[in-house]
Amino acid sequence: MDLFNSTFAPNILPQDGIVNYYGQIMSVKAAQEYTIQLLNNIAWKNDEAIIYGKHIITKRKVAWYADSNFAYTYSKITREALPWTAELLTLKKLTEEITQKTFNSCLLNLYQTGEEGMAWHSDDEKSLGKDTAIASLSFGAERKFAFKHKKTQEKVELFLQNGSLLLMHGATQTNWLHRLPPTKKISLPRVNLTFRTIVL
Ligand SMILES: O=C(O)CCC(=O)C(=O)O
Ligand SMILES: [Fe+2]
Repeated sequence: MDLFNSTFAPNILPQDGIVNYYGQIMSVKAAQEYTIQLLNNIAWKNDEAIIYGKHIITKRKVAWYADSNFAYTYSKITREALPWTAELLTLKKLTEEITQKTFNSCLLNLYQTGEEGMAWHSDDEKSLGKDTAIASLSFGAERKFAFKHKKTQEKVELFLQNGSLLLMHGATQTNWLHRLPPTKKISLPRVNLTFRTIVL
């Protein structure tokens, strides 16, 4: 086991997966600057999906950036990756240094208010490989994040702070679902970056 991880970011799951929460990995000032840059400079688009044969357009906005011109298919929609921006590359490097993992792509989510969230799911698409590591950086409004064990229904919840880092790896995607619950209490936006490794 990685000593840095186990010392500074203990596993928050009781079994069947590894989720390390590193907390805030930069100053609040730096996190606020990144939030503004990301809100302004990312090519945000409403997400699309085909669910039960119906074409759905989500309120939440998304963007996808990667090393090369990957095409990534999920919810039956194919998305073409954009080339890295300077700030995304800086954040990728920082994330890789702290987690000691490497990533080749980033799926970004913009939740404009607390009423936008993400439903229970696991990131287990074939293009991600089995039990791959996913690193999640959070900016802006602090939101609750929840895990639910697929068999026991056991729940683990935490708050993702502005400028914080969370790493999901091990058997997490096989055994646990996660979601970002909507809330009426928050009106400010949250930007989330999930660094992933796409295997072709
Ligand atoms: O917004 C988040 O913190 C999580 C997003 C997520 O689970 C995903 O993009 O797969
Ligand atoms: Fe996810």
